[in-house]
Amino acid sequence: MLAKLWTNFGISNVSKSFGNYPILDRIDLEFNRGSFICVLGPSGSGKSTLLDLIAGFERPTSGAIRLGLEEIRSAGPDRVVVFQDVSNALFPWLTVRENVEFGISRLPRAERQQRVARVLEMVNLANHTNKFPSELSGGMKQRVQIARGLAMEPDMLLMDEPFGALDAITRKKLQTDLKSLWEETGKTIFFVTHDIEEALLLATEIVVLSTGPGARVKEWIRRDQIPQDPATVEYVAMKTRLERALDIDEDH
Ligand SMILES: Nc1ncnc2c1ncn2[C@@H]1O[C@H](COP(=O)(O)OP(=O)(O)OP(=O)(O)O)[C@@H](O)[C@H]1O
Repeated sequence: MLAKLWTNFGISNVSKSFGNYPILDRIDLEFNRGSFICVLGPSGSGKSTLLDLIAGFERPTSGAIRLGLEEIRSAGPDRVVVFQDVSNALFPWLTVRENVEFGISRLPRAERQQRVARVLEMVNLANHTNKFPSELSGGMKQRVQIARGLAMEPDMLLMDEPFGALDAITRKKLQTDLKSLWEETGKTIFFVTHDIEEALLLATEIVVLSTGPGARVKEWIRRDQIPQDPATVEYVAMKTRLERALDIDEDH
């Protein structure tokens, strides 16, 4: 199958309600292929709902999400989702290798094995292929989930607070590794997080949703506005701006 050729990922005037209850209100964003998009927002603002719309698990009430000219109407292997809760995402009775192979079982054996070896190498799990999930740390389990997604060779990785349940040191390591992986593969990544520093470390685009119901885009920080060095005034100023956008400064 030919990889779909698209260069732009557009969320055009998208609103979503559940019944009469508005969740998202006219979200309008456009990104280049290969962007690392981090979405911040208060709890309940609709970050996961937006991710579900991109995944094709839900349909917008109005507006459209497009990859190039093609509208997303359902889930597809070109977009894989990585969840925070790994315990439900992995099969406990399958080894690391078998878990990763699961999504590509229809491929010929040789190609399957090649892909599995490649992605396990990418996530630094090449030495743990025969272990079961119960023998792995939380961080390693999350690496398996990422490898399983990558094995499907998607255009886009949709990650819903993937490191939210990990301890601080493991989280840092996985952030750095994900950044390298993104640089290496050029995948488009849509990443939901609560963590401003995580967004500043990873993102080429940062979107902040406002408090719902009917959340809108409160901030959209573009690639060239995101400071890279935490030791600079610009970085601290951007952090403060994002904290204000999330209103978390008012709690302290
Ligand atoms: N299938 C559904 N049916 C009805 N309401 C829903 C459904 N899915 C989500 N909601 C509601 O939509 C709102 C937004 O939820 P969502 O999980 O998208 O927010 P979030 O920003 O990801 O929150 P958090 O940061 O707490 O994970 C919530 O009020 C939630 O209860």
